[in-house]
Amino acid sequence: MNNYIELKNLSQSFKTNDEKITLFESLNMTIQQGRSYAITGPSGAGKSSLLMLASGLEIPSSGAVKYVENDKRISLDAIREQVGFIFQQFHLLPELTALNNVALPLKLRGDKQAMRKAAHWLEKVGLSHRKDHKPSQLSGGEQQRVAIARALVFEPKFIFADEPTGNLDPKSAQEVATHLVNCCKENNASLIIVTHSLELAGYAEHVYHLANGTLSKVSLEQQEAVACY
Ligand SMILES: Nc1ncnc2c1ncn2[C@@H]1O[C@H](COP(=O)(O)OP(=O)(O)OP(=O)(O)O)[C@@H](O)[C@H]1O
Repeated sequence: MNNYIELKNLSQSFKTNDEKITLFESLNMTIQQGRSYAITGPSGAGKSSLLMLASGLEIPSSGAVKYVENDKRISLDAIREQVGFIFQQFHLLPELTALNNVALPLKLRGDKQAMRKAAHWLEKVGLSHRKDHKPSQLSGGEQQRVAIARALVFEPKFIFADEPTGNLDPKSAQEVATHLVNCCKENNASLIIVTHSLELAGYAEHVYHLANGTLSKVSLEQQEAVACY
């Protein structure tokens, strides 16, 4: 099994009324299923934009995003089934319980096992005892753990997480990071995290820094010295 996303010679720029903003040019990166990646870098460097391109939610100005399954190239439509997202804002539906929030993506696909699978994933993120609670009755960290369960419930091959701990206190951030990394690993899903937090980035096997249009690989030692803000 060899599944990966390859970003090849990727460039992204935007034209506004009076200027052209170039985020990066000729950027290359390969995301292997089952591996974890963090992308750090200063605000405005283009980290979220890179995530949008890799996940197929946006189209690059030039270059290619290749999705490969068992060494064969697959379409953007096919990869959409294999991708899950986690955002800084948890985006849970306020009127639904934790269990129904997690079950919803499966119910929408007509999965008869939706409730059983949702309960299983809530257990994985340590929230079985909160399954009947609505988001307003949960802490920020608990809400994000529900969002992790919801992203993983249909067992995607790639999870994209944009500042998943950005709204959380240090203790909740640590719990969320641990659940996120462990759940992805157990499920052999790739995890791609965009973050300003060097601590969160430290959970990933591969750390990259995006600044001034250039994406560079960062060693663990170098991470200490990288200024993210
Ligand atoms: N559709 C668009 N049109 C014009 N400019 C855009 C568009 N999308 C993003 N940008 C600009 O690209 C730049 C990079 O945005 P992006 O959100 O990718 O940065 P980031 O590194 O994730 O920043 P942060 O860490 O603050 O979230 C910003 O200046 C943003 O305004």
